[in-house]
Amino acid sequence: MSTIPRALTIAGSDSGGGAGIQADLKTFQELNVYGMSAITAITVQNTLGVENVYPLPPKAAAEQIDAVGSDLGVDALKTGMLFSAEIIQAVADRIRAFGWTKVVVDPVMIAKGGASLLLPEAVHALKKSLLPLAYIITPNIPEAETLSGMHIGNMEDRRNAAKRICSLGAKQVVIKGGHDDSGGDRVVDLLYDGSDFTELHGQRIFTKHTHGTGCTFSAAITAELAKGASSAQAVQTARDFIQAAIESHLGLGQGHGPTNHFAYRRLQGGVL
Ligand SMILES: Nc1ncnc2c1ncn2[C@@H]1O[C@H](COP(=O)(O)OP(=O)(O)O)[C@@H](O)[C@H]1O
Ligand SMILES: Cc1ncc(COP(=O)(O)OP(=O)(O)O)c(N)n1
Repeated sequence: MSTIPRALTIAGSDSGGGAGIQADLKTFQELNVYGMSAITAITVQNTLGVENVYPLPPKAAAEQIDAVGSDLGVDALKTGMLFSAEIIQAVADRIRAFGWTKVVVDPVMIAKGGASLLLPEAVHALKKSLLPLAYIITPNIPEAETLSGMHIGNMEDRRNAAKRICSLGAKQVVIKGGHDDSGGDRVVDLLYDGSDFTELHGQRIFTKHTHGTGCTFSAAITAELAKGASSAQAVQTARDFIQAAIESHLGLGQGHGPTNHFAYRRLQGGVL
């Protein structure tokens, strides 16, 4: 009987392989976790942007979740691009039905190129149906502003927004700092566990190759939770993983290229 930790990603497909389920599965693999997927939408995407979005029927997402949940088992899961209120509702229903608790919600809204990956009218469903199921939610700053309903201009605002997001039902929140360029050569992610704040500091890398950083970060948290790590340990490993991945990006594509999912293993002395 295998004891390998199992993680599920419920997210959209990125044909370019840098974000979405492709980034999630690569991250799970690199962190020695068995990866499974339930696809919510297919995007036509490369490093230059998202050309088209084809959402799947909510029933298709629910059936994929049922297929893996009833057979292979899930130790932790993450959600990414969910696109519509109907898909969010179907996903939330299945998470509740299985009683899964290690749930990481990456509230994907808008891709870096500006394409909408969540319909504006679906924000309400995200807040009402999915947020209360989140063990950890990982918004970037614009997403945290939408969820909290407040402007975030500094770290004090970020702390207040984190408290508001937890008051909506999420147990813990990481407000990521990639979009806050006020810190010079530092990048700071803020974890709020419902009572205490922890700042995770890193070196800001000045590069355009940051496509899929949020997906990769939340997938790494999910992989570590599947292995039994605490949320603080999981978030720190995810920060180390994404830092290494951005630092040694692959230089692919003509636009915002993907990060290097192999880099963390190399850092740990693994064989490539
Ligand atoms: N230029 C950068 N240098 C180092 N780390 C970064 C950089 N940009 C983003 N990150 C890290 O990548 C992760 C995702 O951050 P962010 O860009 O805020 O989210 P998203 O990709 O969802 O917009 C965070 O851990 C953040 O600290
Ligand atoms: C299919 C799909 N899902 C999510 C995203 C957004 O990914 P993110 O990690 O926020 O990175 P950017 O796209 O903002 O670079 C996506 N693009 N596609």
